[in-house]
Amino acid sequence: MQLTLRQAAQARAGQTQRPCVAPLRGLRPLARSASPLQPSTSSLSSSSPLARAPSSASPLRPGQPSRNARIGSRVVPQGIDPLAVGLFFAPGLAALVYAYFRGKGNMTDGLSHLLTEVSQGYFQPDVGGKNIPVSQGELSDLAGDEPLFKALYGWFMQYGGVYKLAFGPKAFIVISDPVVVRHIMKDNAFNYDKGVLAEILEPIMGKGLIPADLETWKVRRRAVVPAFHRQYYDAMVEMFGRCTERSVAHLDWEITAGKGKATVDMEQEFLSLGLDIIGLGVFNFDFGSINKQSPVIKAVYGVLKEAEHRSTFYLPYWNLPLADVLVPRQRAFRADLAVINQCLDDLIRRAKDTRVEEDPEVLQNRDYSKLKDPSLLRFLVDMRGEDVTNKQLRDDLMTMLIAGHETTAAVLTWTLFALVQAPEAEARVLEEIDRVVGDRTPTLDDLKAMPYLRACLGESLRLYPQPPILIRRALGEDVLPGGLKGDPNGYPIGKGADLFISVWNLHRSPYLWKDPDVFRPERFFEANSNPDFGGQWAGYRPDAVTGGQALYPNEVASDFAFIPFGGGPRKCVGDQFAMFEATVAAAMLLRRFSFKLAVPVEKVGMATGATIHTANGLPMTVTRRVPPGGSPAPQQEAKVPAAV
Ligand code: HEM
Repeated sequence: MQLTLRQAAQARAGQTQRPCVAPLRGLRPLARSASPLQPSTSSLSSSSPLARAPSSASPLRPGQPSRNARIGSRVVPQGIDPLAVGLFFAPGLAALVYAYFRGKGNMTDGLSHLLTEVSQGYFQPDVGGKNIPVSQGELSDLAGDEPLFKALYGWFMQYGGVYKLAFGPKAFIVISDPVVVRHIMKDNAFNYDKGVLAEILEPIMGKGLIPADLETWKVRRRAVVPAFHRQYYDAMVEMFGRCTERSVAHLDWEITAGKGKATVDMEQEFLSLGLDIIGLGVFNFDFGSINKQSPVIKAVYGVLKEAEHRSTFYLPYWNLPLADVLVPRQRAFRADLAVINQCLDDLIRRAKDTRVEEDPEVLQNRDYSKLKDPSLLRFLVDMRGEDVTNKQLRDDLMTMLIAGHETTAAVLTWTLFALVQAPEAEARVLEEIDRVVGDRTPTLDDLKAMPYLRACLGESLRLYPQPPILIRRALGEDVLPGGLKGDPNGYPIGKGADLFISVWNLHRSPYLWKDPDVFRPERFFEANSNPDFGGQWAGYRPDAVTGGQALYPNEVASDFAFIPFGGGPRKCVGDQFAMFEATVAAAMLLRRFSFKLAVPVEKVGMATGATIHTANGLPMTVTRRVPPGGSPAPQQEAKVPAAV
């Protein structure tokens, strides 16, 4: 957690390339939760400050002084104190002494407190937020079974919708209030960039849309958005159906081999399906991962794993000289990246060799049913006036490959997980699928006719947002609104302030949702509001979904209480792609197969990286389904088709 002196000096000098210290520490892989569907604050580890908080501590009392609130208002001394320098050379001893005097007897937390209290202000630029309630994290909380996003929920209940979380010398402002989120994502969106996330992702995604600087982002966003148009979606929905047929054939094959039933890790199945779909949709490359392994697939998983590792590691050791030569996992990462880059470069070269330059409107009106290559890459290369470099195209493709793969697979994983535990919802959704689609491959019109299935997918994203935390860094001064029961004058923050937007907290907030931990898709058909916001939050309005342009519940209908795809100018460009994909796959698989959890619910667990995935896979017992009054859906050929 500690900064080196050089990093500290840089930070004090206000350099933007500040060190990436433990920002995503809580997005740890392999942290497990015992109650995946309905986690509650009571599941916080006993070492958590919340667990020790007096039971009378009521939610949303932002004025309530925290045991560390005084840090925020302390006069900050300038310059590097020799004492602090000395402590860097004897942190263990100092931590022990400190822990002893605080009666904590825990060296890690002692070190954390020590660094917080000694170095806060020495090594941090002044990022304001002095009147924000402060909660101090314990390193031991993060090392325990609890992922950080769940711990953030506990502190939200204690400190309110805007609070500061101090870990060691670093502080993050945690936002769980829709009024404040709307301000950051929409009203003053360009005052924020992706901060530490961009630093982590830049070596992988280069100047792709997620980590890109503002200038590059503006140009690329303008180019990429028109590529997602009506004809493209029609072609994609067909392709989703063809790819899902492979999964159907694969499950059929497993069931036949298992003489009528099979145990299948459905999370892995969805990951393979998601990879095949994103490869075809973005650059017309068939990974064929449901049926085979290949060096490119191996490399993609390797790079995804490294992205996750980097987002959860304290120190950016990979930036050290020779780290990519000396550290085996960094060597492997370089090799994986080279394999993917080679594959993408070949695809880009081929697309450029066959370029037919056209205006975007002409490209959008091509007959997609006759196109051999309907991919985004084709569109981006053919667009008139877009003489984009190969490197930029590669960054765009890599970004969409990573952003669109695990996320969509996770939606399917958690939807299935939730549905098999909610018999009424499952029966209702099956009735809808049988009635609307039957054994056909769904079309875009079918998706429009299945509101309950769409609500189930939305509900899964509410309970398991991907990712559970969004990251921002202030590019200039701002005043955050106080939000529900916060400071009516707002919270002034300075350049460099790091923010966590807790999507998990928003989506499970008892101030925004009834029975927030319960899987209840019907909620998206009911209006909802909270007068305590004094009119600042417009509530959830179902007519803005069904009567408006949107098919799925979103940030507009919920006034930023439901933000599975973000909102404002940085909103996900692939939201419709992902939701159509998930709807097609869910309809086809639920229609043909019956699923039952093959392990006790608590064995599934939760692990987080960039997304929330299961800790141990999603083993399901799969059998062929007999629809009411019908015979089993026609069995697919056991031989899996090689190409779509
Ligand atoms: C269920 C699946 C998905 C989820 C939950 C999801 C979620 C998100 C979220 C929350 C953001 C905003 C991040 C922020 O504000 O910091 C985002 C951005 C983005 N997503 Fe997605 N996404 C999904 C699928 C996809 C797909 C399929 C693609 C591409 C085909 C994609 C491409 C992108 C890109 C390029 C951005 C950056 C947009 C920008 O900054 O301009 N995503 N996504």
